[in-house]
Parts: sequence; C-alpha cells; structure tokens
Amino acid sequence: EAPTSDVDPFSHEVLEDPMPMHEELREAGPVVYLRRYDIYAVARYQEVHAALTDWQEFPSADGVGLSNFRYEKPWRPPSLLLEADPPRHDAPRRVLSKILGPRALRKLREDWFADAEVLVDEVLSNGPEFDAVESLSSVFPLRVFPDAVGLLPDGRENLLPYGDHAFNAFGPANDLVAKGEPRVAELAGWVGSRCAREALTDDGFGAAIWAASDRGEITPQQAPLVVRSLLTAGVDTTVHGISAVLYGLATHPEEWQRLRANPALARVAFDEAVRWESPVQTFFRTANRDVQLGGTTVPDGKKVLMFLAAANRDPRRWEDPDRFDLTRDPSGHVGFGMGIHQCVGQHVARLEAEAVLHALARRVESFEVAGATRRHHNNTLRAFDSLPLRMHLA
Ligand code: HEM
Ligand SMILES: CC(C)Cc1ccc(C(=O)O)cc1
Repeated sequence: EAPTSDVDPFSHEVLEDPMPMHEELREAGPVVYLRRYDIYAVARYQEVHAALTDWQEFPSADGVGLSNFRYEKPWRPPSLLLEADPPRHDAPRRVLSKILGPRALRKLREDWFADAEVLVDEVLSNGPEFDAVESLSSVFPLRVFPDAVGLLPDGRENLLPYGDHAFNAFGPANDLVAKGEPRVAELAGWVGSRCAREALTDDGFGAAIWAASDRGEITPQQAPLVVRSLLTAGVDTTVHGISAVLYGLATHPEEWQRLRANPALARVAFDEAVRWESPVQTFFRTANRDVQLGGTTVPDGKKVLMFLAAANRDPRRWEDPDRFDLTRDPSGHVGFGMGIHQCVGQHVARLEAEAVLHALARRVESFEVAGATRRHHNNTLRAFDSLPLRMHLA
C-alpha cells in the first residue's frame, strides 16, 4: 500500500517554503497518498516523468487541477489544449506549435532585444537599487507579449490578476481562490472579449490563430479559446520565470560572471532557473482506470498531483540538485512539463528572458539581493512579490 501523508501542499506555510515538504514526499516513496485531499502525490523525477508522458493512463480532459471535471463544473470552459486529450488536443496544438515555434519568433527577436535594452537603460538610470519584480520582471513581459498577441492597448492590467486566479484555481478552494472570486466575472469577461477577431490587430499571434481557422485547421468556434490559452498561460509564467532567473543569478555571483563572459549562456541560465525554482510548481492528472504507478494502484478517477519542483531537485536525477549551476545541462527538466502537453510557449518564454539577460549582461558588472525578498503565494506558481536588487555597473 502507498505510504500516507497529512501534508497540505497548498497551505501558506508550505507555499512560503515548499522544499522541506518536497524532500519528505520524495523520501516517503514513489507514490504518496495525501489523505487531506484523497489524491496521490508523485515527487520523484521518475514517477513525475512517467505520469506526464503517459497521457492515455493519466489524461488531462478531467482537468489538470484538483477539481475533477467528471463530477464538477469547470470555473471556465475547458482549454482546448491544456484540458484536452488526443484527438481533440491535436489540431489546436499543431496550430499553436507553428505560431509559437522558434522560426516564427525570429522576427520578434530583434524587437524584443531592443525593447529590453530600452527598459534596462530606464531602470538603471533611476539608480543602482530597485525591486526587480516592480521594475523588470513584471514590466518586460507586459511590454512585449500583449503586442505580440495583438491585443488592443486598453485593459492590459487585467492580464496578471486573471492569470493569478487561473493558477490559483488549479488548487483547492482555499483563501487564495476566494481572494480572486470577486473579480472573476469581470476579468474572465474582459479576457473573453479580447479573444474576438475584431479585438485583435491583424499582425499578431491572435490574428495567426484566426487565420488558421480561415484555413480550416481549427474551427472559428475554437479560435477564441486558443487565443485565451495564450492570455492565460503566457503572462504570469514569464513574469515569475524572469524573477526566478534574476534570483538565481543574484544569489550565485560566479554564475553571473560566467554569463557575462559568454552571453550565449542566457538560454541555459533561464532553463536552469526554470529547473531550480520551477515557476510552475505543481498540477494534476486523473487516472482513467485503476493505474499502476510506482508500485501503487491509483484507482480510476483519482487525481495524481505531480510535484514538478520536487522532481527538478530529485538527487536520483540531478547531481547537486540544489545548486544553481550554468555548467550543468538542465535539459530534461520538467519545469515546462514533458510529453504531448509540454509547454508550447517555452520558446516565447526563453526569448523574453534572453532579451532581459543580454541587456543586463552588457551594463551590469555584478549584482546582489539588496534587502528582504517577499514571496507571492499562489496555489500553483512559485513567485516573488518583491526582489530588491543592487546593481554594480560595468
Ligand atoms: C517560464 C514560463 C513558463 C512555464 C514555466 C510554463 C510551464 C508550462 C507547463 C509545465 C506546461 C504543461 C502543462 C501540462 O502538462 O498540463 C505548459 C503548457 C502550456 N503552456 Fe507554458 N509555461 C511558460 C510559458 C508559457 C508561455 C509564454 C505561453 C504562451 C505564449 C505558454 C502557453 C502554454 C500552453 C498553451 C500550454 C498547454 C500546452 C498543451 O496542453 O499542449 N506557456 N506550460
Ligand atoms: C502550467 C500550465 C497549467 C499553464 C497553462 C495554463 C492555462 C493554459 C490554457 O490553455 O488556458 C495552458 C497552460
């Protein structure tokens, strides 16, 4: 029988510092029954990888949160990618893969690198000390991504709170979800209205999705929901991903020197940060029959909670896992997921981080944390509310 734990992965104590719980779950066994939620947890790399890649036994259509769509009404119409399995998942995925693929982003690279230079110059002109969340990681994505999608200028301040609630909603109906409830209708209404063809410019990711529906690759009914996927998944994740890589570099000055000497390391630095911090900490699958996992039978209909962050620091898979190390090869990390649902926006995220790091590498000789950091609690995301940094200019 699987070992049992009474831990609450979504408590404020755990969200403040999840590492001790990760260690406890990894050591308890390959699969641990969490009594509080009647779910099965996997925290070792091997079992997380297995659950992620075995979409037939562990599908997504019953929801990738605690809520089981077999029995509960989703808070919003299910995503055609995230909350769909093959064959329904296939066409929307194919459409987004092309639009967000590395080749498609080549024309954005020059613009985003220039935008990052402008922002970094602005920030550094205000002095060597600033809050990286307020001045950089929550600013750059919102400067470049809504324009890349083709959003009109008004209302963009709704994107972060909408995403924050969507990521809280993958967890239990706790105080974090309750905090977002009052604005859900307004935020979801605004996001929904931005997915309409007439609300999008004719040259962004949104227009490309609608053009795919003109070609019959997806239907016109599906097009707005595919746009919604970008608005839900594409903002908060990159904000917290950029915070994560700045935190890793600020606390490992020798790695910053390595990056300055070879700016091409910016991409490795971002993937190592996604492994080390795991901005997306957890989400679920649902067993669609009595399924064997790590020597345990997960009964049909039960939720499996995958601890990506714990897998990304599993000593069974990584040497010196707690060290942020740019000489390591971080490929194979599960911070972007794995398998057929692996993050389709990962190249967008990498390009945003690369642009910011390149702009900093040219101007900043060294930097460090300049005061108390403050975590932002979310049922799914690992994030900062405040990350004060002190820069020493080149
Ligand atoms: C640091 C930034 C990011 C992280 C850590 C991240 C993480 C993830 C993870 C773990 C998954 C897998 C979900 C699953 O298996 O159920 C995923 C899927 C997805 N991501 Fe990302 N993501 C990031 C940025 C983005 C961006 C910028 C976009 C859009 C431009 C995006 C769009 C998506 C979409 C649409 C899916 C669903 C793919 C599918 O189900 O086929 N993500 N992401
Ligand atoms: C880590 C994932 C749960 C992030 C995510 C959120 C939302 C969507 C969507 O399609 O709405 C896709 C991916």
